[in-house]
Amino acid sequence: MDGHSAHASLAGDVPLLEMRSVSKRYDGRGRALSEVSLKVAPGELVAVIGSSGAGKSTLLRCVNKLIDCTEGEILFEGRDIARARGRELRHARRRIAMIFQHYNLVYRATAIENVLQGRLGYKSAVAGMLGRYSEDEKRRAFEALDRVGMAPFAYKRADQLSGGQKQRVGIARALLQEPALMLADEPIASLDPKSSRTVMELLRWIATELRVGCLVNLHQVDFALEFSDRVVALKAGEVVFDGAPDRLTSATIAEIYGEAEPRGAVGPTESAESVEAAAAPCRNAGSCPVEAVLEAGVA
Ligand SMILES: Nc1ncnc2c1ncn2[C@@H]1O[C@H](COP(=O)(O)OP(=O)(O)OP(=O)(O)O)[C@@H](O)[C@H]1O
Repeated sequence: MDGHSAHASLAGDVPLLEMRSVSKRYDGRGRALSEVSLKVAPGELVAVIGSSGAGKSTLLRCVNKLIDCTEGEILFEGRDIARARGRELRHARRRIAMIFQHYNLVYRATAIENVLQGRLGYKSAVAGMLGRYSEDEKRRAFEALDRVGMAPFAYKRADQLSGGQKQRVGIARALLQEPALMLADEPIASLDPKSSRTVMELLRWIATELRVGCLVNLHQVDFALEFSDRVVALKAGEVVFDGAPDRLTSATIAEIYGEAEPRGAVGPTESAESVEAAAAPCRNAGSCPVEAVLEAGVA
């Protein structure tokens, strides 16, 4: 099924995620997000576009609770998680998976060890740190790798994989979390066109076949048009477009990006050094599965 027909069939579904007038103000600054409202249904792939600084990452970080929004409600499966803490927060974190531009893998670990980390939110902190996984979890990790075409690389160290392969490991790890919602922050910005297409096809499959809602930040407008059910455009923190991809005219795109040119299918592919440098702080961030478990304590 192509994305556009999927959109039509989703019209009556209860939203999996609903943001109501969400604003975010970083300390002493103007609003990075300004009264953003949007919905994501189960099985729907929503692309978020907008020029650099428009607020795309801030939006995802508010949903996965890396940061707290300043105002508004974020309803996930019908419950407001904007100010959730404790058990409620742990539950939401299990059900919301994230993939990152810089993959956020543990590079000295093998592909399958990275995938198994998707189970950490379901374990006690001790079991997680000791790497205790059941045979069933290992089988499922291998199946997830197989699904993304990475089974032959299961026992290869993550730092020996290409960017596209690393991202597929990141997707397999997210799948092992059994998410209801998948967030992807610029998942193809560092990849070549072929790998970008593979990753977008996997996200499309996850939405359509697994009925997972996907909220995907993209710089590449043409991929957003091709793969999404709906496009949400941000400009200076505000939603300036929310609709089907075929309603996005070139005049609207010009307005969204102002002077800035949107990227085509191919974003600049970064050097290995710059990718590694950018990934380093990310590996220590609260979004990492290990950190999430340490914070969550015994599940
Ligand atoms: N930690 C922070 N502290 C203060 N301001 C921030 C912080 N993170 C982001 N901002 C500001 O919030 C605004 C939105 O940034 P954000 O990173 O969400 O945009 P973006 O659309 O994801 O950009 P890009 O495409 O370049 O990643 C920008 O003005 C940015 O400078």
